Amino acid sequence: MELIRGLHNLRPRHRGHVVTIGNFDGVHVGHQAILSRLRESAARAGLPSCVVIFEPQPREFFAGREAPPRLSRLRDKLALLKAAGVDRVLCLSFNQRLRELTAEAFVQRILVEGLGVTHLQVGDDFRFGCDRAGDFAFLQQAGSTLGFTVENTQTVELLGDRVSSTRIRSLLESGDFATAEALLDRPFVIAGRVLHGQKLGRTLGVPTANIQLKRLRAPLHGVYVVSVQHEGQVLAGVANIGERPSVAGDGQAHLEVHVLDYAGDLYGQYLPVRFHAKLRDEQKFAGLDALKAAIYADIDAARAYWQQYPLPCCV
Ligand SMILES: Cc1cc2nc3c(=O)[nH]c(=O)nc-3n(C[C@H](O)[C@H](O)[C@H](O)COP(=O)(O)O)c2cc1C
Ligand SMILES: Nc1ncnc2c1ncn2[C@@H]1O[C@H](COP(=O)(O)OP(=O)(O)O)[C@@H](O)[C@H]1O
Repeated sequence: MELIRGLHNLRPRHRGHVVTIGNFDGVHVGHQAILSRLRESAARAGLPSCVVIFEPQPREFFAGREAPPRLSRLRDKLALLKAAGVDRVLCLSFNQRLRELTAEAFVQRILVEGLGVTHLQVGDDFRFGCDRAGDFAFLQQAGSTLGFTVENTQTVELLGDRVSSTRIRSLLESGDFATAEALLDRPFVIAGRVLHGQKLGRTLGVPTANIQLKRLRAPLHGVYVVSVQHEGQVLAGVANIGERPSVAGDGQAHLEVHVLDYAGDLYGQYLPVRFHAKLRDEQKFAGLDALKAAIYADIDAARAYWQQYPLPCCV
């Protein structure tokens, strides 16, 4: 899969595409339905498929830190699009210039002149262009004048409701990982490198691997039963994701995992963490003794969980 960053990196060889546009946050089963139609249309046309995404996502541009947290970082999203058989991704920076582009100019400059679109696959509620003025009817009209076809992908419903990134976010928030997994068609995993922390964990008797979140604002907060994958093995664990109000922190959210019955060195490892159940919200404890007692109780609760359920075969 080829990643093209910005319109200015489009070359004449990039003309002629079957295209879809969107945020594709999480690449859930609804997105996968669009991508599968895209793949079919591309094969029929004998042209490469192209997904146009925005970075930051438009809601992040408008609302900044008030925007909902992402289900997938850019690198995860790209890996998932690649796995879905997408040939090219055009990643446009969503800035003031792009936001002011009218729907007509968007179609003309990006889709027609930039990508040489022959077919456009869109989701059922897709709207774009300045003030979201471009809808399906507009696109069909534009397509008939400018020479491309437009197809609407039907809403994908699962367990009685429409699949959406918002619904998955709220399932994760409420700790319903089984339903979130069904909507994502994969487990919800946060992966990152293990960094050095404040070295407090081991003095509490609970060493924790601190996973680097970088700019990711996780859609989770609290204490969870987790599993991690390390050197080809799946290990049971318990994790906290939050600002650690009981110890002087840096105000940033951290993901910290205590791996049960493990005593090795994890520094520098890239650790995928899969979430299984929520145990409680993060709390501010009066002192380290109270924090320690709560963490020991969490470890007991995680052990009880893993006695009831088998460890997954992979994370
Ligand atoms: C299972 C678990 C639960 C935790 N719960 C809380 C909590 O409720 N409140 C809090 O301030 N910190 C909580 N923490 C974070 C600890 O404060 C943190 O792991 C400890 O300070 C060690 O930090 P270090 O790895 O940087 O040394 C929890 C950690 C774990 C592993
Ligand atoms: N059971 C375990 N779970 C998680 N990390 C462990 C475990 N046993 C040893 N470690 C190692 O100890 C480190 C964490 O120790 P800790 O005192 O919490 O220091 P830090 O503040 O640097 O995270 C981990 O990064 C890992 O290399």
